[in-house]
Amino acid sequence: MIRNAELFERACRTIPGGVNSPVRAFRSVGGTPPFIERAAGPYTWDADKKQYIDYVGSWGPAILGHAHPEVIRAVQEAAVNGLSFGAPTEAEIELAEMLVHRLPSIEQVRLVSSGTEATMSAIRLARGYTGRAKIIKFEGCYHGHADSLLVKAGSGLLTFGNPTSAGVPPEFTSHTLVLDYNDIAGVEAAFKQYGDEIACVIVEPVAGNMNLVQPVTGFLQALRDQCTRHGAVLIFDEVMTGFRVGPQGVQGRTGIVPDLTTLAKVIGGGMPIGAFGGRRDIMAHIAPLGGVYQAGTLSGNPVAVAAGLTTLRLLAEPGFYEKLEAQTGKLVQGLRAAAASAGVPFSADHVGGMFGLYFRDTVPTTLAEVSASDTAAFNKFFHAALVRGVSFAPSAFEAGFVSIAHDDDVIARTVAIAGEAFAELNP
Ligand SMILES: NCC(=O)CCC(=O)O
Repeated sequence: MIRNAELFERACRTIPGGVNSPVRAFRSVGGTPPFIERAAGPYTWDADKKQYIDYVGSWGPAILGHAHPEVIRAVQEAAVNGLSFGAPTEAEIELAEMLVHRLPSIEQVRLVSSGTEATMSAIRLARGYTGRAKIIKFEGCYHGHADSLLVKAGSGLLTFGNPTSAGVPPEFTSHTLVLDYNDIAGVEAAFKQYGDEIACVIVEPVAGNMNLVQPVTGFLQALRDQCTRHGAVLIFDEVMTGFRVGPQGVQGRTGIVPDLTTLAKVIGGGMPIGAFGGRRDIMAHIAPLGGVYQAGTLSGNPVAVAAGLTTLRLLAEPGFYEKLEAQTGKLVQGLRAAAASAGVPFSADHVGGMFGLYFRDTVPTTLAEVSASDTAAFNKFFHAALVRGVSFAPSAFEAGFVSIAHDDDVIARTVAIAGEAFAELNP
């Protein structure tokens, strides 16, 4: 860890906290984050040449494994033709067509450069379309770092104990109603009180920013029903779950159709991209057609689009999601068994290529249950795995990600290492 430690110290001099995104800083688990030099398949290597089996996957995009040769080639080929034009391209039409073709709820789509841009644009659009101000979000869900969404949020805000960000005037969030995830009665009560003032509900249809929390039976349907009844827009934030939990995201798994969907991560194959799309009559309100303004110098960036197109093509290969789900299932099963034989209270869950690890006896369905898990045990386990060469997300409040490159051997080695890490908890 010599070179890593030097780099971290150097980074901290010029970059706040030494990182360009807070969740990378190991703030809750302690210690020095590895500085990554390169990555390939299921592995990353740090500045001290140490290899890790990686379950962060760049926080979701690396579904094919890192540096997939075909994606790298597509990026190289696109780059020689110019990095950015600020003008339309044929490739961006292809990506839009592919998204519209693959996700039946999306009739039109606009490309942006990040998940944050996608969610903040979708909310502005929902407000412009309905002429209403209030939005509903759920505690522990994270929808990027736009002002109105930084209330009781998940991800780094939850991890570091400041779920509502400073720097956001209360007036900016006075229209944000925050409800409990999976609380159907709470949703019905909010619509009963404010029904004709609610522009939209935005939800992670499988939550991945408060660890992994699945929707209980009826929750997403209740959101759909209430939005339909009261003329509000239902936004599925599938930035994390899109093309990750299945070929059509959570909407494909559940059959529940949102009005708008936000995407990012996997659709850029590791390059910066985001997208929001949905019903044509709603999308028609965006400039230059309508009065809701939304724009971006790098939107539809040709290099990012090339990476995204190639990634999405590879995901369409027969059996891809069956294999991804099977590998993730093997990991979760193996970890459960390893914890049981070490006598550590532990549970785990997965949806497609996303998983949650919980230092408690049962899989949680609420943020309160996630928060009541043994985070000290998680931190100890995390470091015991990391020193042995397995890199999980550095927080008890984040989901993990498996790629198609995590083959049986990689999973078996992970489970063996996890067994040693669990044993450290119960010496
Ligand atoms: N759950 C965390 C993310 O998905 C985003 C990563 C970041 O904030 O850097």
